[in-house]
Amino acid sequence: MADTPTHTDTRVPTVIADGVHVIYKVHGAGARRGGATAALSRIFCRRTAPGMSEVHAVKGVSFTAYEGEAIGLIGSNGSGKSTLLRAIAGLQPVARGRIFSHGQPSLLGVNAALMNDLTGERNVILGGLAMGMTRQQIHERYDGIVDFSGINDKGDFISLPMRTYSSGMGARLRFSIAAAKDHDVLMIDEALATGDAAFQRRSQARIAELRERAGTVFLVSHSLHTVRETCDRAIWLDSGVLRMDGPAPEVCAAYEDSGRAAA
Ligand SMILES: Nc1ncnc2c1ncn2[C@@H]1O[C@H](COP(=O)(O)OP(=O)(O)OP(=O)(O)O)[C@@H](O)[C@H]1O
Repeated sequence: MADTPTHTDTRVPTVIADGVHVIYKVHGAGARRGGATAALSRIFCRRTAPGMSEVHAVKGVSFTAYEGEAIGLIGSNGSGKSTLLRAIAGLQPVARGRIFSHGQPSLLGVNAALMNDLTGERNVILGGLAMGMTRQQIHERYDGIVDFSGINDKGDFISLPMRTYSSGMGARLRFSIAAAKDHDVLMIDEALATGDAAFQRRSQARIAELRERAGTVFLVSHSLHTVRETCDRAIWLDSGVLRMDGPAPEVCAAYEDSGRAAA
């Protein structure tokens, strides 16, 4: 008798990672390059050049993310969280495996490319344009972005160059610019940890809104509290390997029990 499917998964996938490996090649200082024969032999034997080392940052990670999910990426320093996000965003080539994504995933890193010498105001316009918003849309959402960031709560900071901001203020402005647009896949790297309690509440509400509009949110955070509050699912990376993937409370608890989580 033919198998009859008893359960149909109606969820829509937004990101599929299939056995993803990311390897950084690091050129050591003072490396000798050797002759052409040595270089050819390295290419054919797939050996790395002398003075060059490799960091295998992500090792065979597979998962499927669905519409409406908020997924926390947790793991100790150097476990590959940011690298995985960069690979999903297409900013980091994968050595092996494949990544499929719905639309263009937007990565909101703490180091997102805003210009430190420009005022917050100019950066709102720059960041908005970089995300594909029109000038008209930016103009309409400008006040909302500034209010959301809370940058002007203690004076007219939005008219000052971003280099005068604290790192928390910069991160808040970056998040506010990114959050002004609806994303199919929004990836946030540690940005929320820098805000105060009121900002974190606003951010969590905005993430919930994005999820309701069928977006998928990835959140890298060392704060298990933030992951539990914001995410329904968590992925734990350990030395580049996917150690656990499941409901956020269970994965966070297992990570804590392992003794690897920061106190
Ligand atoms: N540009 C790079 N060149 C070489 N190695 C890198 C580079 N960026 C990261 N790595 C290495 O890749 C590994 C994973 O780093 P990654 O930044 O992805 O980890 P992480 O989990 O995000 O860490 P953290 O929690 O400290 O931000 C680490 O061993 C790191 O040293």
